[in-house]
Amino acid sequence: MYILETEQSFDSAHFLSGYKGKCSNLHGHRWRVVARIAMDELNKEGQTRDMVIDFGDFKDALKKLTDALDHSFIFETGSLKETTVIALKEEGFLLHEVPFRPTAEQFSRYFYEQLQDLNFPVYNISVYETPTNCSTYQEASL
Ligand SMILES: Nc1nc2c(c(=O)[nH]1)N=C([C@H](O)[C@H](O)COP(=O)(O)OP(=O)(O)OP(=O)(O)O)CN2
Ligand SMILES: [Zn+2]
Repeated sequence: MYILETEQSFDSAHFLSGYKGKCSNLHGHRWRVVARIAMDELNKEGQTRDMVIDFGDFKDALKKLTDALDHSFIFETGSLKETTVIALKEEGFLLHEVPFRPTAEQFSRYFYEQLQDLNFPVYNISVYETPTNCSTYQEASL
């Protein structure tokens, strides 16, 4: 099996709703996303002969996904008062509402599903919330 890996980073603010501790406060991370795709066979002809996929295409797809979140405030649906959301929007802040608690675990699944929807043969996704704390989401067994 061939496994290709590419990575991107993005900066964003978040907080963990219902968390007892400092992560319930608004704070930021430089999230590092490492994406891996896997194939048993290489392409046999054309531009991508002897490749799983062109690294350029793989990198560009992940970058589009991370760029969409970059320098935004990511918050879980229902975790802020509607008036707060309106006020932040009026201030011109870039908000990104997600239907999940914005943990490293949920982001690793989020990027997995987004790349899968783009028809990449995703193997697993690792999301580093800090340089030493990481979640990896994978569906196929090792
Ligand atoms: N399993 C998870 N645990 C925690 C997550 C998570 O996504 N998955 N997230 C958080 C908070 O977002 C928090 O920002 C994490 O930072 P922290 O634990 O403080 O990590 P640091 O390396 O910054 O720790 P310091 O002690 O401040 O150096 C919490 N848990
Ligand atoms: Zn955090």
